[in-house]
Amino acid sequence: MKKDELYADPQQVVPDFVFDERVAQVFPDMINRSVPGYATIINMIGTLASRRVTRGSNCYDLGCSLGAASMAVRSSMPHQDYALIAVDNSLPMLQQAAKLLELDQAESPIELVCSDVRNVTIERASMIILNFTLQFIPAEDREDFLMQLYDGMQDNGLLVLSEKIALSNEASQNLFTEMHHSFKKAQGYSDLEISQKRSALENVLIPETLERHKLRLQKVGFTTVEVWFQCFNFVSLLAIK
Ligand SMILES: C[S@@+](CC[C@H](N)C(=O)[O-])C[C@H]1O[C@@H](n2cnc3c(N)ncnc32)[C@H](O)[C@@H]1O
Ligand SMILES: O=C(O)C(=O)C[C@]1(C(=O)O)C=C[C@H](O)C=C1
Repeated sequence: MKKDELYADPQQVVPDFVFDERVAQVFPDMINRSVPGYATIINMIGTLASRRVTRGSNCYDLGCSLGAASMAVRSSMPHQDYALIAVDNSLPMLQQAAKLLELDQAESPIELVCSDVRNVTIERASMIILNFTLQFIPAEDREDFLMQLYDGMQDNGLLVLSEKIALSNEASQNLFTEMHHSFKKAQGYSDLEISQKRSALENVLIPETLERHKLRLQKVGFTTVEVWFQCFNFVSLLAIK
């Protein structure tokens, strides 16, 4: 796995973050060292899938990146009577995903689709995974997008929504930002890398409060909305139709 050193050059001008070829090459290292609890979330997505992906249904991994969540689903399923559709609008990320899937050599296929998730037709979905993806969708599009997902889900269908969140309380926001940066430093990132990555993400990753996420999921129609994981300003929710 290549090491993420994309923000180590003090001379570089820091453009807005893009999931391009350079990011695709280092993404597993980048996300594991940037999101506290990422590996736990991925493993539990597999566990949830094994209980919730029903026979004859579809499971969608939206904003799949290199397909970590999809591979966790595939390796956890007790049956193969389902379809797994992994969608991302970054071709470099999907090209890396294809290489990893080839190495994975599991039996059941994963359909890789290069598309904006907002343009994907969702049908017969027993499970949808939005693992740190919604935060990159323009905030004004999020409710309609979630409604589109809800409409394509089976009754009792499960949405897993993982997000970096904002805190409405300024002191809490500052505390969690400080703790997140301490986590990244402990993972080997320098102060410069942390600062430059933060600048790169500023206009691209738009976090919202946990309250906003919960209210919007309930407004869209999900009856059960619960936080199942949180570490500082990184959370994962379960929402059931
Ligand atoms: C932080 S990564 C997601 C991590 C991934 N879900 C995982 O579990 O490893 C965000 C991903 O969403 C993709 N993305 C962002 N906006 C998108 C959109 N509108 N349509 C499709 N993919 C999108 C990016 O290309 C990137 O691969
Ligand atoms: O907040 C950060 O520093 C992050 O890198 C977070 C985050 C994310 O939440 O999606 C941003 C982009 C990717 O590099 C992976 C992680």
